[in-house]
Amino acid sequence: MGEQTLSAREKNVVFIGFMGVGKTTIGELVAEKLSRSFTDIDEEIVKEFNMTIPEIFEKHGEKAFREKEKELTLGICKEKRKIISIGGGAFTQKEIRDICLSTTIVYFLEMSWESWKKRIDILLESRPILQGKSEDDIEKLFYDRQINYNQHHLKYNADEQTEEEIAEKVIESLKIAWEQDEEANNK
Ligand SMILES: Nc1ncnc2c1ncn2[C@@H]1O[C@H](COP(=O)(O)OP(=O)(O)O)[C@@H](O)[C@H]1O
Ligand SMILES: O=C(O)C1=C[C@@H](OP(=O)(O)O)[C@@H](O)[C@H](O)C1
Ligand SMILES: [Mg+2]
Repeated sequence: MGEQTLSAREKNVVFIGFMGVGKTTIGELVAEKLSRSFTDIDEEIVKEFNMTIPEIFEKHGEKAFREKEKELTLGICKEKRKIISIGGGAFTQKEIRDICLSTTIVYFLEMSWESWKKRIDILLESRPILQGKSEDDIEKLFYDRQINYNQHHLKYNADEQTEEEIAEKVIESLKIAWEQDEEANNK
């Protein structure tokens, strides 16, 4: 028997985007509103190592973090109907991009650099990737990473809105995509 083809509604939804745009917050809120189960891959990595992300980077190195990120993301892509948030660096890994783009709905939470940079201060302590970098370095990383995020199925610009507003808009667009898929398949 061949691979089962899932309807858009049955597929997992995976949130991607730069560090701090709100993937974890919005993913959790969207899952709650849709009564779906939520997984944040970073939280799973933290549980597996039993240490914080800065500690993992310091004690085991970024490579070990990326390996675990890949293993857990590839594993969860076998499930369905889940809401998943992955870390902002996950889409730099080709295997993660490929599996997410081919089996899930990849949802890009976009943000302008101008809006994003207001968040630097609250992110620095918990995001080792930002540590020791100048604002110019971070701006370069921000724009370099957009190339990977441009591979997605749906996107929403999260500039200057409350978490609640963003989650509602995201759900609206997901429902439209699910309905379009159902109409196309009932033809
Ligand atoms: N719409 C929003 N408005 C204000 N602060 C937000 C919003 N969304 C997220 N945040 C805050 O920004 C920080 C990063 O959010 P988080 O969900 O961890 O992002 P990510 O998972 O993309 O790194 C958190 O402190 C969170 O509370
Ligand atoms: O962009 C990155 O390389 C990272 C993003 C973080 O996740 P968030 O995007 O949820 O902050 C976390 O995975 C780790 O600190 C590395
Ligand atoms: Mg997160």
